[in-house]
Amino acid sequence: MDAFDVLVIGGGPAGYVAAIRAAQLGFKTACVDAFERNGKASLGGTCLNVGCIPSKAMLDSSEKFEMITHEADEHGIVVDGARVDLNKMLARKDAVVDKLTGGIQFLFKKNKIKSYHGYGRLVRREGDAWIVDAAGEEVSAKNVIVATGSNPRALPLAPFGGHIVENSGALALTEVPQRLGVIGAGVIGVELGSVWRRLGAQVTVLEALPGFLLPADDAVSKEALKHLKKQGLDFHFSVNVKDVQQSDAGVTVTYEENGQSVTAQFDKLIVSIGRVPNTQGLGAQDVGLTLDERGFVKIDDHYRTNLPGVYAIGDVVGGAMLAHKAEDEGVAVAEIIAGQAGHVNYDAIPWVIYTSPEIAWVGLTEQGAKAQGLEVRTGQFPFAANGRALGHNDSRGFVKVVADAKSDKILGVHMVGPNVSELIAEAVSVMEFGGSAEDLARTVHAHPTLSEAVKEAALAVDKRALHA
Ligand SMILES: NC(=O)c1ccc[n+]([C@@H]2O[C@H](COP(=O)([O-])OP(=O)(O)OC[C@H]3O[C@@H](n4cnc5c(N)ncnc54)[C@H](O)[C@@H]3O)[C@@H](O)[C@H]2O)c1
Repeated sequence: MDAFDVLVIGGGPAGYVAAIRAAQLGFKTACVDAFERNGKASLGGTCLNVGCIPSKAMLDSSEKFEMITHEADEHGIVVDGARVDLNKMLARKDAVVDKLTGGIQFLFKKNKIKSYHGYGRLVRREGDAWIVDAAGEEVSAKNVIVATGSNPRALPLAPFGGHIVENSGALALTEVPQRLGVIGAGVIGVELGSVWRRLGAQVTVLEALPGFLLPADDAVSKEALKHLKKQGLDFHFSVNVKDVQQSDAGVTVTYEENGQSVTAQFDKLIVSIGRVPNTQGLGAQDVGLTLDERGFVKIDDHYRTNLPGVYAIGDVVGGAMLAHKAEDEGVAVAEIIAGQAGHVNYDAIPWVIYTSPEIAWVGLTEQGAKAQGLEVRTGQFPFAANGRALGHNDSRGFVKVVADAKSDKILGVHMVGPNVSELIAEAVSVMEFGGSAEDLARTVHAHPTLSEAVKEAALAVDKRALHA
């Protein structure tokens, strides 16, 4: 029987990173992963195969099309007859995925990590090790890291299949639907809704809650919603979906809105109402692994489950379902197993939504800070006053800094605008070091860059923005 120091179950961002870090720390490491793409093993989990990476590839392609058809003219570029070759666009997306998933295979080889393709199931404890069924083969491991991720949550009224799709189906539609319905105005709903809207679909988004992107700062969600609506996304809030019927032609959704019953016809329907933890095939019940009432693996603040030598990280333990949070937990847990002080700073985890304009934030919103009884000062700077944004022909949105009124420590930074997915990294670093708005304001930022808006928003906390 093969014996390992560390066996990771799940090869997504949590699991593959944990395996690499464990191997770097000198552990004999293996990873068992069941994901299949086109009938073949494919490491990287949801993120690389059917999530973050392919969706960004499609967001980029569709945004280029939008730029060529709607904006090129303003730059003085004349383009006639631009059209979408969807097969080619999808093939490029698939090639990006192939490259990255293959890259993990290469990293596993380089780090001498043994890879098993299939389910990993905890079988029994023998001495100081676990016996795990790794894709049908029993192996032993002193430490097991459960990193089995999450699955899309289905709406009981509208099970996935046919014209009703989740993230992976929505990234592989073979033609642009004329009418696309989206249930859930969360991250997936607005990102994938944006892709198909840009490619020509009429997109209707049905959301149960009364407002848009409630976890974001109010100013950001308001600004983002304004732009998304302007692009033609048709949002309906406080909606109660009552019935979903599928036929060969498409999907009929009946919902209640403002006390009225409305029936809408769609060619395709994306259901993006959150994700549920995936503990399928893990043998959790047989070995007595404790799950919480929502099915997440229960852990302490060192990622330890109730079973000795069994740890859990990533989407399967709950919290923010973000690949970068999962990756950092992967590093931390491997270091903890090695007796080091592995740690994740949950107060400085960035959120990014890849719409146009992009949305990004880190830390507390102004409303959240006030609800905690904190006294805050805020500074906001519009991209409309940023030279580089004007040069880009995209000056939508702003940067907003929330700082503690007494200490000036940055509590949160909130952005909507061009390239804010990249700009947020600076704010995360400053917060990681416990920096103040003054620190950010006194940092020299290259001119002309979008990043100057971050500096100006920090200056605005003290009412000394220079260019607004
Ligand atoms: N850019 C990114 O970081 C990124 C991209 C994609 C997905 N993700 C993550 O994947 C996870 C899943 O994404 P998601 O968009 O499915 O979930 P989400 O939690 O972001 O949004 C789900 C939305 O569906 C709504 N909803 C729930 N039930 C509903 C119902 N019956 N009718 C109408 N609306 C309903 C919720 O109120 C919520 O607004 C999230 O945790 C997200 O953070 C992140």
